[in-house]
Amino acid sequence: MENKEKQPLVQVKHLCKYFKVGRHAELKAVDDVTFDIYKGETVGLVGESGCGKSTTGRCMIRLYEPTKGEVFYDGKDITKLSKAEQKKFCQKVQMIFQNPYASLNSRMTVREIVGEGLKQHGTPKKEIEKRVQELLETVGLNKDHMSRFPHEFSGGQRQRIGIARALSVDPEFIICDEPISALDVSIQAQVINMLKDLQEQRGLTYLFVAHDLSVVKYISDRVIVMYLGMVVEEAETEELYSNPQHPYTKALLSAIPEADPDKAKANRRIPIKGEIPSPINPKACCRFAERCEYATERCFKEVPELREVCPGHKVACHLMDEK
Ligand SMILES: Nc1ncnc2c1ncn2[C@@H]1O[C@H](COP(=O)(O)OP(=O)(O)OP(=O)(O)O)[C@@H](O)[C@H]1O
Repeated sequence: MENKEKQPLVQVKHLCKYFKVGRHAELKAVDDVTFDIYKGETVGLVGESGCGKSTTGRCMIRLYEPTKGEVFYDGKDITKLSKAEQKKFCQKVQMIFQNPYASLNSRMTVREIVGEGLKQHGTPKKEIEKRVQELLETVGLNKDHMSRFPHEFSGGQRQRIGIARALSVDPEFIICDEPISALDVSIQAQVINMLKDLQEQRGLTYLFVAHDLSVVKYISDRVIVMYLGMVVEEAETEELYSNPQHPYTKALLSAIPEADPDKAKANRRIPIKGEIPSPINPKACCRFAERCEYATERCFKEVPELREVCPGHKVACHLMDEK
């Protein structure tokens, strides 16, 4: 069945998260972001550092309250859940964090870290012990190391502990917030492949937040590109990488290192001029305009709407009107 005929598992609608800075200024970390995620898929959320990826993820799990807009999970507004529904939501939706050093409590043993969620959900002690052992085996860790503390593990192993903790409550949807960017390159592929396998075995749905476009290409079914708090492009992975439309996406993709020297020669790297501007009190225009080599007068006056240019492929760029 095509995605369009199904009900999305997650719906993010006109989501805004503004942080007050000083007396009169607002930092628009996320500004009118809308997208859907369907059951069983992996959606990649990409963009340069500071474009609002993590803030979007945090709003989706209620670590941040949105300034405006809504997030629906399984058709329900996550800010309007009953106590029982809230408990279920906390179980069904989990997050894996970027920094496996900061995200694990250094005073807790692996047994306590991985078993915490199970304890909160009323699982008997004996059962917790067995489940923690199974979970450690699932993520490729030695079950005899349950009494050890996080500092006794390497970065990759700690991220595996974080993944075991997320899996412990049998989630449906996991927000993976840059899960491999703090790890050695040699370990990154192992963790990514493990996430892929777990998805297949457990029918998981992922939002995969990252700035590494090669990794996102490898793991995602669809990709959403953000720039300075807004979505500039969204498409199925193959379509996005082979037929990017937004000048920002084109520039980002042109910067991916190419292993094949012939292809590398043929691919022109598109430079992005200037620095990423401040998200504080941004002007009501295309946020990319001042760095875009194709910008016209209109781009400096009007916010482009995110519109479908062909089935499943959305772009927020005034240049699309001229095509
Ligand atoms: N709690 C906060 N208070 C004030 N500003 C914040 C807060 N959290 C994030 N920001 C700002 O919001 C913007 C978006 O940050 P966010 O972490 O969501 O971006 P990101 O794309 O995930 O970047 P990174 O890849 O570096 O984590 C940045 O300008 C950041 O400084």
